[in-house]
Amino acid sequence: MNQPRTLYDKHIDSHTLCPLDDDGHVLLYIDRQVLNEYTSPQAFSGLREAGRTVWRPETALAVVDHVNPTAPQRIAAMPDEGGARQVSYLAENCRDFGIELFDVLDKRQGIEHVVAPEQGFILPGMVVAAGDSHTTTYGALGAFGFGIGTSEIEHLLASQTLVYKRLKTMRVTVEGRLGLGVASKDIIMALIEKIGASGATGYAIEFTGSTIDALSVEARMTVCNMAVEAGARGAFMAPDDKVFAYVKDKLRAPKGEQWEQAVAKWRALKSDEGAVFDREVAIVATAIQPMVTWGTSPDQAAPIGARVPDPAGEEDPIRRRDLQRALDYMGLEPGQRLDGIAISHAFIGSCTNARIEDLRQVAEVVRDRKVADGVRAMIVPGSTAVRAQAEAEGLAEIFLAAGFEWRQSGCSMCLAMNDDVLDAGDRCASSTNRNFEGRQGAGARTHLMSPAMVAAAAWPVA
Ligand SMILES: CC(C)[C@@](O)(CC(=O)O)C(=O)O
Ligand code: SF4
Repeated sequence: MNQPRTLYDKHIDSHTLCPLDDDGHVLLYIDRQVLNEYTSPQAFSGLREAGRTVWRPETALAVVDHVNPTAPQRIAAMPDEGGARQVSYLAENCRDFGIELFDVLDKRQGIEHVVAPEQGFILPGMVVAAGDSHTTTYGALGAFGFGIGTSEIEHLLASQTLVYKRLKTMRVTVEGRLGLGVASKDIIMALIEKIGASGATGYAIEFTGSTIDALSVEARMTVCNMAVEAGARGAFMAPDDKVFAYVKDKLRAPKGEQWEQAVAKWRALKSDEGAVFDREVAIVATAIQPMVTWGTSPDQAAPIGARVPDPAGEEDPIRRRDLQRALDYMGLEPGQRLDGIAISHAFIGSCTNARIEDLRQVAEVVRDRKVADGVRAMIVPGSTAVRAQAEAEGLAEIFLAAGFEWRQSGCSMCLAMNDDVLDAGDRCASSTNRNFEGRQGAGARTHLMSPAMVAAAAWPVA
């Protein structure tokens, strides 16, 4: 009688080509890979130096997203010499190795983790690797996605495989209905706050429960995207009819009889009854409130109605020192109300929260309202397709009327790697996933929150 297996086990078992040693390393087959201009150059240089080709170029998709400008008038020129070189080298590599590229002027361009699902490039049951830690996003489709380093990208391009060691498994069960104004972003932020930024290090997380089942596929992507901010190197949600409906009409989804066969297989993609996880975490949905970060790590977060914590209350001297350092960087005082902190910038974007559903929620908040004087508010759609859809739905007009900048697609102000950079002392309400020191610019302060909360933060403090 076979042991009951988790969904993670099933993915790894079905993609293991052979064991490699007695320490649990296996040769793992990878179905798809996504490449970007920032983390791929060294991998391609390595292939060129070794005189190797790409084993299966049709399983790779390249996109420009990190360094490109997002000004309203789309331009091909990069903001600096380094970015221009990265983009031209990506184009040269895709041409020479036969890889499809969505360059900055392509109407399919966007942030890789928004574009790949949009294209049907990621399907349930797949194992996906990319030179980006937020590849965990694809767990929302019942795929297994994880980030890899440059040398692994080269190995993957040359062989379609990776040397892989199985992770531990964590099941996070979320039950109940989310409260009014509570978004999927708040679920993952509450989990990260609960278990800590390294609480899931060495684990793959499977999300289950009625709350997860009730989420849309895009909302699920937000949860899986940020699993890495708790240290996880994999996130899963069993694919269901919502996922099948999401995938069905995508360009690269199976069609006709192949579709029926695929769905029949995908329905089996769930953990077996009785499967044992290395760790179980339970979260009650009704206890989750809209969250904001106050510190410089995604786990330094609290409900919007809370106050800035006091490091003096922390007994551990190291943690106390870290708390104080975070408050000093953020320019906050213990006891300050989080909902009373004035911001200078409001940024809605990133692979975490800039899909069409996110923009619809923002439009509901900003309709017939005006951004506060002194606040610079920007909306950067997750992809050029999302931008087109938002315009077709009249959302862009609502954003512009409210005083938001309506930009082209890219990673933009998620990180200071293009010309959307904040200055020291700027304070940004941000729908992104990382609030590290300097993330959005040297000395800039980032408060992570859901898109709707960013939209609400852009109004005058009452
Ligand atoms: C730094 C950038 C390339 C990155 O996309 C890298 C990553 O997520 O691995 C990020 O958001 O930190
Ligand atoms: S949007 Fe931000 S987190 Fe996502 S890939 Fe780009 S830089 Fe990384």
